[in-house]
Amino acid sequence: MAYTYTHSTLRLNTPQTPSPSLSNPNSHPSSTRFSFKPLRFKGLSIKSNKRFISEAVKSSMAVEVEVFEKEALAVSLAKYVADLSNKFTQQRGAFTVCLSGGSLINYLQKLLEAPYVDSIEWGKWHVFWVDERVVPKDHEDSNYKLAFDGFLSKVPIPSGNVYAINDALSAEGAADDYETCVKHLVNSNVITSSSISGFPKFDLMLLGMGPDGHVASLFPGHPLVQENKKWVTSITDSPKPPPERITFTFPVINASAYIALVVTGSGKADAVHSALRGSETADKLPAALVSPEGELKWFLDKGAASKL
Ligand SMILES: O=C(O)[C@H](O)[C@@H](O)[C@H](O)[C@H](O)COP(=O)(O)O
Repeated sequence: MAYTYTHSTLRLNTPQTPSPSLSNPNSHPSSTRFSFKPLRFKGLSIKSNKRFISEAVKSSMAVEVEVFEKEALAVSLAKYVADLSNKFTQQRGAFTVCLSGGSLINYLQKLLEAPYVDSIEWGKWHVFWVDERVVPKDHEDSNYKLAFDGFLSKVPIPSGNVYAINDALSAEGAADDYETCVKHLVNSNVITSSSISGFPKFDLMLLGMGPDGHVASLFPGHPLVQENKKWVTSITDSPKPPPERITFTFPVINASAYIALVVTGSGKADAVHSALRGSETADKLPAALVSPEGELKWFLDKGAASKL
């Protein structure tokens, strides 16, 4: 397989071309890592470049962008998820993970293989959905069905730790019900709380992004993007079908300890560019509003990164 990318860790306050002179021999051989500080971000962490550690210390949010060759994205994502699973299961005996719909589930397939399938403490996972379509759980549009068929049915996560929506309810009812479920789990310390905002703090959110820059079911220009009180809300006019969905709100998304944004394909290159390099003053895409208390990492393929 031929690839032309070199390993680079760059500080990119203004658009630059990755420089081979900053090559980092410790990087993954099939990826290019950009750790940078677009102006709108509060800070950055560049783990592999000590010159910028002082900024990382001052920073409250770390952003990393890594561009992968095809197969390497899934390999790296599996290691990233497995490492966080180890960290949280050891620290507090539980790992709270939020899944998205769309192509994300396909990129988790390496977790079903050695060494991860046998080494991960699946019994300590608690699985949620960042957003869900309000359809029966056996419907082709269901994010639960997508995740169950492609991932959850293949690992020994206790069924009681998989928190699907109540598909017998309306969108509004399902959102309220899901919020109540999350509240119980916060009260029983399965989910932690943000000491900063008081919103539930999930260990890991795995997000996709649409070509329009939406994340979860938070779409550009939709009033739900501004929701700042509810934990879970409903939408009945989603521009992406099906129209009825529930979704975590931005305060919940941004309370997370870790967020991975997994985005592939050249059809998303404009939105990736806008989210990572867009102007401070223009209306931001939902993807540009992902700004967790903890660390954010973008996993991109070369198509999605082609306009950076
Ligand atoms: O239920 C949904 O529709 C998703 O949760 C949605 O937010 C998805 O993650 C993005 O649209 C990206 O989807 P793709 O990766 O398939 O483009």
